[in-house]
Amino acid sequence: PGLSQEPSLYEERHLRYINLLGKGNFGSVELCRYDPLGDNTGELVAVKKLQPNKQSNMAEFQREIHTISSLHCENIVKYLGVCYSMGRLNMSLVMEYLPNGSLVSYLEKNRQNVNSKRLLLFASQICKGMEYLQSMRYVHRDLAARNILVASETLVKIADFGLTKIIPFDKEYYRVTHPGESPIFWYAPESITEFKFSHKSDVWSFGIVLHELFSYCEHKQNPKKVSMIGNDMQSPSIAMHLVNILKENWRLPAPLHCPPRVYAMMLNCWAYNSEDRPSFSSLGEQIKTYIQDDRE
Ligand SMILES: CCc1cc(O)ccc1-c1ccc2c(C(=O)Nc3ccc(C)nc3)n[nH]c2c1
Repeated sequence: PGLSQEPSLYEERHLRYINLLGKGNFGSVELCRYDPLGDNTGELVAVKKLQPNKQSNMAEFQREIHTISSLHCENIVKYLGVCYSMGRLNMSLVMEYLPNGSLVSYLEKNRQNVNSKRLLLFASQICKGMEYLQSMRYVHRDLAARNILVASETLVKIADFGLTKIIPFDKEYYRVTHPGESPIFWYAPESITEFKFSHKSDVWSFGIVLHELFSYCEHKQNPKKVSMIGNDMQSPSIAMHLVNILKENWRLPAPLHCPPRVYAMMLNCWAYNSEDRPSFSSLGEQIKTYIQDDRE
């Protein structure tokens, strides 16, 4: 497919399946090689197939495609094009393939040689990507380490815009009609109680991602992962319990060896009232100074 701005069209017959990369909430992501010459020299791509039977998702899927085809930022996974199959009944989204997988698996595997300076570099890149999304009036709504992909040992990108919503021009937030699919521990209080999502609720989630980064996404270090098992954790009573302890100022404890000023930044992101939370631009500035004078 050419470099035209038009959505690039991938022909299904040249899209060779290699293996499954992961199962998301709107379909599965597969590793494929787009190999029109048939000589295995084609590019590796990540392909998300829409579940064929869920026609209702087709509209959602079209919106996801419209959303990500308009994003151009080095800290956001690149949109490559679409592939139609079965006439135009089925649709697949084609994205750049990042060979190192998600931040969760990367940190678990490379814990030894990732120091706090590198964690701060990753945090600043996620911040830059979120700042860009905000400038486009997009709210990600599912910012979590599982949705950050590792391009190289010095570059991470924000991925999975299945839940991304555009904020209406006359409002500061987006209200969804149904409780989200994603685990409540990444949600800001107002997202749990009023289904309200805004740039400031993305900032709350960014605080959780900081916690994941500095605990190297270790399960035992943070309750939120452990208690995700079994979806009884999504029951309303648990959600209200979480909101109540957040109201009483309970927060996740600092990860082991986490620099105090980084934990202070997390706590700022977890201000109960959304307007008391910092902006992504001020967080980005703060992290940049920490990287400069990081002794490590
Ligand atoms: C196409 C779905 C999608 C939709 C969207 O809106 C934004 C990003 C993506 C996406 C999701 C996953 C990936 C991946 C990967 O999962 N890579 C890997 C590499 C190695 C290992 C072990 N695991 C995994 N690469 N590019 C990806 C793009």
